[in-house]
Amino acid sequence: MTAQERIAALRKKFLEQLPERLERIKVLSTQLSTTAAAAPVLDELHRLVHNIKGTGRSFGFSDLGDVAGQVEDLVCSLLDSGASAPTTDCHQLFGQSVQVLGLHIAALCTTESASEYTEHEALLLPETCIAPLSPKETCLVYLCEDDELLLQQLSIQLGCFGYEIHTFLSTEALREAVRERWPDVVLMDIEFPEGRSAGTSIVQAIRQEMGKPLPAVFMSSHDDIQSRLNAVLAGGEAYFHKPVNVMDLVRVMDELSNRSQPEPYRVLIVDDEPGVATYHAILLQEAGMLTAQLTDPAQLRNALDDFRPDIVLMDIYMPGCNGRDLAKLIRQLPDYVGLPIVYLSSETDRQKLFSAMQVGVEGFLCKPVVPQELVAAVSVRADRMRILRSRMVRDSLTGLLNHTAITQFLENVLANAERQQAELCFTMIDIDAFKQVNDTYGHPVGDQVLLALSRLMQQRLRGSDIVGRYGGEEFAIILAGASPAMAWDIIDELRRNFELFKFKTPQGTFSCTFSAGIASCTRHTTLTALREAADKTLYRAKHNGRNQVLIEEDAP
Ligand SMILES: Nc1nc2c(ncn2[C@@H]2O[C@H](COP(=O)(O)OP(=O)(O)OP(=O)(O)O)[C@@H](O)[C@H]2O)c(=O)[nH]1
Repeated sequence: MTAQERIAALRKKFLEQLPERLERIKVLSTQLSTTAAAAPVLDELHRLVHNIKGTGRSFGFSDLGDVAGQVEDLVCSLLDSGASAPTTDCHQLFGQSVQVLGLHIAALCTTESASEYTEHEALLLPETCIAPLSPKETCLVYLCEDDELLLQQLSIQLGCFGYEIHTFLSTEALREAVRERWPDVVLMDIEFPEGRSAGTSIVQAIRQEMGKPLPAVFMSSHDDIQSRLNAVLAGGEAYFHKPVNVMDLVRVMDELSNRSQPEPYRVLIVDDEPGVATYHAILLQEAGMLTAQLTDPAQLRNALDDFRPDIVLMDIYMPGCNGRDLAKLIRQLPDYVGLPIVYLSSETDRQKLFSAMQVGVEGFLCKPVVPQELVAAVSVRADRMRILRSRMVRDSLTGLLNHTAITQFLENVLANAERQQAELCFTMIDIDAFKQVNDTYGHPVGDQVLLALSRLMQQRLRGSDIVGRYGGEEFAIILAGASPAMAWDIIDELRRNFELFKFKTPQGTFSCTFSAGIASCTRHTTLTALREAADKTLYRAKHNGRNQVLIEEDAP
């Protein structure tokens, strides 16, 4: 089924359910005149008409939304006045408005049942929002920097990440090269001998000369607002204050050159109206995102833990609790204090919105939301969440999981493996004689070796394998579902690849090796025991002469 057909089916279902909802509204409005405790009746009425308003508008029935909105206003005024039982006048007025709603629904069900979904294209995303771009194989980077040492160092480090790097010591040389061949990204220093802002000026000049924007990333030793503003005015996509963190550069350059294929954003939609939740889910899925829907707030904690969303879209009015309470609950869970929450509701009362936002909610989208706006609002927040999360769990030099994160992962996968009686191997890797590399070639060259091994591991290991930087020159790999023999094959191939790497430095060319120890969960069921076993096996591999991979049971 296409997205258009799925949305048409949801729309049809909503129409079919309207008479039933109307009946319930009528029953409740009769109860209003007889009951002494009007509050629970009014609460349910409010939810019913509020949902018809919001869902109706979301599915393109704006008149129905308006009529339901008028009934909602009446319910709200009764709720706000705290009336235990409405007066006869109030009740009459309310009855009339329900009647108008009934007439509207009857007319809509007759006229709309014959109409086709093609009339409702506004409910869909435009084509341009849908097609995900395919990642590029190579990426041509022009690196322009007048500090020759830094130029060389960055060039080697970025080279480890598979970029085709061309280096330029002057802005004029860069200009010439751009005329010859257009790059995917320009990585640009700002201050050159000809001026404090020569870098931004040249990018602007190239843009004007060539008539198209040059994807530029600036780096500078200046961190003042004027320098940053100049970079923005020159069309800079990012600005890094020196010393530059290579992993941050790589992340931005991968995005700019469309080389990275990021994991789809994960969006949790909490809404008691399954139809409208599914409609929003379809729009987000069409834009390449993963969605989970939750209609029962009681399942919220499980949904957060299992689905691990990057953002939560939340309705405000739900049975049993409201969005404000749920948002507050999320904020009180230490793991989710930073999780973006956005209300998606048809509430327009500013006072109520303000109160709902006060619990630490990032934003508000009004139903009916324009499809592109929904996608844009979700993407921008989910992206920021990803960056923040990545800073917390990733090592800043290599971009691999840090010690805390890999330990956490190991704990989870170990528990999973035990539950499912599955195999799992934990491997510790340590670069051989690394101190000597640092002592001979300097710390920056040592960093390049760490980067190269990290990159190799990311490229060669399976998506299901988890890699982390355990400490200085120590790495950890979790191979879920692998027997010790399978793990050995994988790690030993990595070892053979790594020793082929040639590191070129002004002091000469050298290569490096590593040693590894593998331990299996079939012998050790606790985190500590597994780690210790891998560590001891690694120590034996070192003791045995280095540049080798040992499985625990092989160890002499
Ligand atoms: N360049 C660089 N060096 C680091 C980093 N973290 C730790 N190191 C260095 O890694 C070296 C580790 O040395 P040792 O533990 O003595 O071991 P080794 O020289 O690798 O010898 P074996 O492990 O016995 O083969 C030390 O010199 C640390 O300074 C880092 O982030 N960058």
